[in-house]
Amino acid sequence: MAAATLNNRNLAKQLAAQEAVKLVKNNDIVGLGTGSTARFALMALAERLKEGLQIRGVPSSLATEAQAKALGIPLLPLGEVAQIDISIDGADEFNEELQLIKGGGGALFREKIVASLSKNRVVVVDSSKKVAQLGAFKVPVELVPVACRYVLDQFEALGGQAQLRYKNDALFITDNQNYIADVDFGLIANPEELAIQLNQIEGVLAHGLFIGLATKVIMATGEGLLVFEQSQKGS
Ligand SMILES: O=C(CO)[C@H](O)[C@H](O)COP(=O)(O)O
Repeated sequence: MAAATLNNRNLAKQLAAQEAVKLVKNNDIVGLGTGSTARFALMALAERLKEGLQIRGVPSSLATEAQAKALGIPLLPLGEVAQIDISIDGADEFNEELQLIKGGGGALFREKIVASLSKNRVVVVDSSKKVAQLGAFKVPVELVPVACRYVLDQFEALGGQAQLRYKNDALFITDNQNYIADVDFGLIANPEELAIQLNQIEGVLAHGLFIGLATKVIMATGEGLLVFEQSQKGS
């Protein structure tokens, strides 16, 4: 994509992604995130491959797999990888504890596996994603269809208002053949506690609260880059 055609927000996403890709080293196994910001990282990685960098990527969705293949990025299947050196992914919200909400693109389960396998988990965002408290963005939850009614009732019991996600007038189906519910819990006072509660619901495959799954957030603003790291307020 030519820089001249990018709006400010996309430029910020691209800047953050390019900065993250500088952290990739030769022979790394790289977790490839999903979404528009992660896609800029794929493009920056493809540029580095042309310069001689050797890596293998692990895609976090079928969409990312297709994009990476089109860019000539060598891939390993997620299910066969024991460890990932560095992953680069976007987020829908993050706070200063580097807790995230992810899953706007519906790839949260595989993104969580990629992040869990990764030694370095780098999140790339524009400044619209930074919040004081998580929860303005509804929490995406991937659920197994046969458990749908039960799971939606459990969200309600936890104080959440859930809506099943639709795309083009049909229920959104994930890469794993499941549904996504977008659950409004209001501003979330205790994300760790809610994450545990959601994990305990039978029929939930994964939820979009990513706790302890980011080591660094690279955020591009109009003024430049801000880097947030674990136990650090920003630099
Ligand atoms: O979690 C995700 C997909 O499931 C994305 O990382 C998240 O939605 C951010 O997307 P974008 O970079 O397009 O704003």
